[in-house]
Amino acid sequence: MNGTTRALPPMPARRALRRLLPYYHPYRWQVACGLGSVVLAAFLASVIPSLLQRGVDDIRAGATVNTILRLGGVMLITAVASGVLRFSMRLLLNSISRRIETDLRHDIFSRLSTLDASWYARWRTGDLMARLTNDLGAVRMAAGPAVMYLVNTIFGALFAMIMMVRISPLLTAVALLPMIGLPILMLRLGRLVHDRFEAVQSQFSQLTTRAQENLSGVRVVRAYRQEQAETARFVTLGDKYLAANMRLAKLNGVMNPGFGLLAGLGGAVTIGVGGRLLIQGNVTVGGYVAFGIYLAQLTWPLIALGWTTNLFQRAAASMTRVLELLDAKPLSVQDTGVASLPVAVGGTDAQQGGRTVEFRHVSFRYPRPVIVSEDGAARDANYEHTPDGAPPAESRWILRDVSFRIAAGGTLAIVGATGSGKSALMDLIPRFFDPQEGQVLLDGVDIRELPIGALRAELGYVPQEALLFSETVGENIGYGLEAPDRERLEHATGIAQLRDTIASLPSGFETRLGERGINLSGGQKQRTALARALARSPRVVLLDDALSAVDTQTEAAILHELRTALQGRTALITSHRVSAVRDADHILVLDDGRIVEQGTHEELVRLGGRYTQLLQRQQLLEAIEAA
Ligand SMILES: Nc1ncnc2c1ncn2[C@@H]1O[C@H](COP(=O)(O)OP(=O)(O)OP(=O)(O)O)[C@@H](O)[C@H]1O
Repeated sequence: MNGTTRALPPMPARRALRRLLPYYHPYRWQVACGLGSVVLAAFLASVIPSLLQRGVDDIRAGATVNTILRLGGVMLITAVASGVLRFSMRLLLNSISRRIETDLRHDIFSRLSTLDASWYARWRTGDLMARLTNDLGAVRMAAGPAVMYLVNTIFGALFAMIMMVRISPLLTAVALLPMIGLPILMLRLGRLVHDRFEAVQSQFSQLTTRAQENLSGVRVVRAYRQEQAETARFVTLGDKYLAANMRLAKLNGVMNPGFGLLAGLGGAVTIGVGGRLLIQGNVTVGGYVAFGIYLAQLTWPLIALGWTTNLFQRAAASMTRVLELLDAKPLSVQDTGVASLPVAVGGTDAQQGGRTVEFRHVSFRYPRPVIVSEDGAARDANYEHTPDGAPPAESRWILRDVSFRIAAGGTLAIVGATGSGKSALMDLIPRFFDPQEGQVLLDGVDIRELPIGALRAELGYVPQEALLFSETVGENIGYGLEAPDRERLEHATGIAQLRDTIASLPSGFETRLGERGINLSGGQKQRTALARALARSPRVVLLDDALSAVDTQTEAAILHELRTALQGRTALITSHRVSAVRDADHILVLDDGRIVEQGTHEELVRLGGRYTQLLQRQQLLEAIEAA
């Protein structure tokens, strides 16, 4: 079993490989030329022994030196032509296999970009990386080299056999007798190779997952002094990977010599039976020599057949893993919307006005519980029952009957204890998830009716965890903009209070960030993420606890700037800090997914309920911090 969900029954090897055929289509002419070269080269190779046969028989019949030299010349030309053809077939077919691998990788990547958060919850990055690299490599080996060797084997063997029959049908029949065992060997061992290679790839996925998590979590590993323990875990996984590889290697060790042995048996039979035919005068000396060479020529294709079977079986196992990505569908969010939003009104100018945001009786729970087992495999509880056979329980409600409406240009704040559902509420607006009940509307249009791209173009989303790319600061802030001009970037960084930070960086906007922005502080990262959202001049801004790592003073300055900058835009802000939300037009207090209080800051303070408790707790914290 691989590192993640096995939702479907295993796909037969042939069906998996058939999915490669459309990828050959753009290169069909090169493929035809490549395979033509293979066939021609195999034909020329089969001509050489018959020339030798003629040479030997001619010499015995007393031919002149000139005749023999001419024959040698023809053999030389044939050998050179065969060599040139073999070179061009390799060049053509191997480069096509590289292209197919690239095309397949592009298709997978673009498919991955359409999948939703529920799908990603079931997969580990290391496993995905393994499929995008190692498995695609195995598919490439079948797409090019294995196809080439298979065609070479078939035609090489066919031509050799025709020539052998021409020398002696009886000797051919006897020599080929041991090869009856070939299909049995191929089928039996082929299936085993498939299964063992699947086990190898699955182990490799676990290894990469462990490496990836360790490398990205290197600080935590060090802080908890887990270097040795992690190394030990990695070594254990490495040993398992090695063991799986050894099981596969043993098969290889049996397969290639096994195929060779069948041909060798044919050789032994030839010596005996062929020698007798020669003595009886039923075969010429030249024919006997040429027959021996043809049989030797058959040996290599037969060994190659073992190897080719091996490559195809590996590729089928890998292609099945690759298809799990290529055929993946978003689990909860479908992009089928065709509606359009009305032209926005209000704000500083009509083009940049906000949108009304409305939740109507929204209830939401995460689609399905994910079971993560000890070996790190995440399984979909919907496909696998619990150990006692009972179907898995549904996940609990995260939001329950949430309704509110925020007018275009308004600011809505959402507060609540940790885990109360604030982020979940935010995640429904860009449609990272869809609610099971109720509707989310933008300017009165159900967001499920909008194309996802059009919906997200309206939004500036700043998540709780600011994720930056390992590109320059400027590229990070201008991310997703068609033409990120300097003025726009400067304006956004001004609001996010990031000017001084950028000025202090060695190359300003051109400073390259480390992986996930590792060379910035938590607060700087959050402000960069905020600037990125603002640079798009979105009509609706979603700040999901986006300033939690920024100190209270800077936060106040940012919020002050934001109020001016966001004039006319709609904003939704979640925060743990009451100071961040007190100026909002409307405040919702969430508790366990339900709205328990709402109103303006003053109204809620007068109410003296949950909001007041939060406020008092925060004031206490601030007093402690100040002390
Ligand atoms: N992918 C997920 N699958 C299942 N449950 C989840 C998932 N993400 C979050 N939850 C659960 O949903 C609940 C609400 O989480 P949410 O992140 O919305 O809370 P929050 O109010 O934003 O909390 P915080 O202030 O700590 O960020 C939590 O109980 C959490 O355990």
